[in-house]
Amino acid sequence: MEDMIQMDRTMSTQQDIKIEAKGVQVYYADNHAIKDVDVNIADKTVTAFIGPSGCGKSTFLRCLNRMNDTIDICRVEGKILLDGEDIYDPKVDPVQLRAKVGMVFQKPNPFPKSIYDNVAYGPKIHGLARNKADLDEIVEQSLRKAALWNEVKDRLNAPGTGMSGGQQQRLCIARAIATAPEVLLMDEPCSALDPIATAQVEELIDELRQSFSVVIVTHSMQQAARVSQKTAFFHLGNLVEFDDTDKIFTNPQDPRTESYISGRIG
Ligand SMILES: Nc1ncnc2c1ncn2[C@@H]1O[C@H](COP(=O)(O)OP(=O)(O)OP(=O)(O)O)[C@@H](O)[C@H]1O
Repeated sequence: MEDMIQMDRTMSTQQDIKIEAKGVQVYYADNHAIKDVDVNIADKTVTAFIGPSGCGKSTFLRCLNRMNDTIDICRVEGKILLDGEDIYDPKVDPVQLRAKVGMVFQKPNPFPKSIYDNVAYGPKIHGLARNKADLDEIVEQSLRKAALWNEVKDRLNAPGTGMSGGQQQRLCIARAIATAPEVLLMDEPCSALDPIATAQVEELIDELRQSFSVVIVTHSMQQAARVSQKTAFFHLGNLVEFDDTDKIFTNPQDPRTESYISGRIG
C-alpha cells in the first residue's frame, strides 16, 4: 500500500513537471554565467527567479526558449527538456519553440502596427487560424485573457505603440498568449510600470497560471512573494536554493538566501 502511494506521488510529480533543466552551464566567451544548474519547473505554477544583479536570472530564463542563441558569444551546455523533449536537439526549430515557450520582456515592445496586428502576427505566421473569423476569435480571446479587451475593443486598428505603458505590456502579454504557448517567460515584466499597472499585470499572472506554466524574473522580493508558488534564488551563477515561495521567504535553508531576503546582500 505504502509502495502504491509512493508510486502515485512519483507519477503525479513527474506529470507536473513542464521543464526539466539538468547540469546547465552558460558561458559568455570566458565568463561562466550559469554554473551547473538543475531545476524542475512545474506546470500551472508561477516560478520566480530572484537574486542580486548579475547573478544570472535573465541568462537562465533565456535558456528556456533558446533566446541565448541570438547572442554570438553565448554558449549553453547541459540539458533542458520540455515535456521530456530536449529543446536544444538540432531537430528543434527555435521559432516553433518560442511559440510554445513565449516571452515578455522588461520594456513593453509592441510592434509598430495596429493593436489587432500585434496580436494576430504570431497566429498568422504559425498558421493557427484557418480564416479571418478564426483569427478575429484568437485576437479577441488573447486580449480578453490579457485583461485588455474592454479597453481596446473599439480601437483595434489604432497603433499599439499609442497606449499607456501598462496597456502596452498587457498587449505584449496578449501577443505572447496568441500562439497558444505552454510556458510564458517574463523578464521583469513590471519594472517599467507604475503601481496600478503592476497590480493589473500581477493579477493577470495569477490568472495565466490556470493555463500555463509561468516563469518570472523579478528584482522585487515582494512581487515574488505575491505572485509565485515556487522561488529559485540565484547567486553568482549558482542556483542556491529552490523551494516553495513561502518557505524561501520564511525559512530559507541557505545562509546566502537568508542574507538576500533580509537585505544583507544584493
Ligand atoms: N549579452 C551578454 N553578453 C555578455 N555577457 C552577458 C550578456 N548578458 C549577461 N551577461 C553577463 O552574464 C552574467 C549574468 O547576467 P544576467 O543579466 O543574466 O544577470 P541578472 O541576474 O538577470 O541581472 P540583472 O538583475 O541585473 O538583470 C553577468 O556577468 C553579465 O555581465
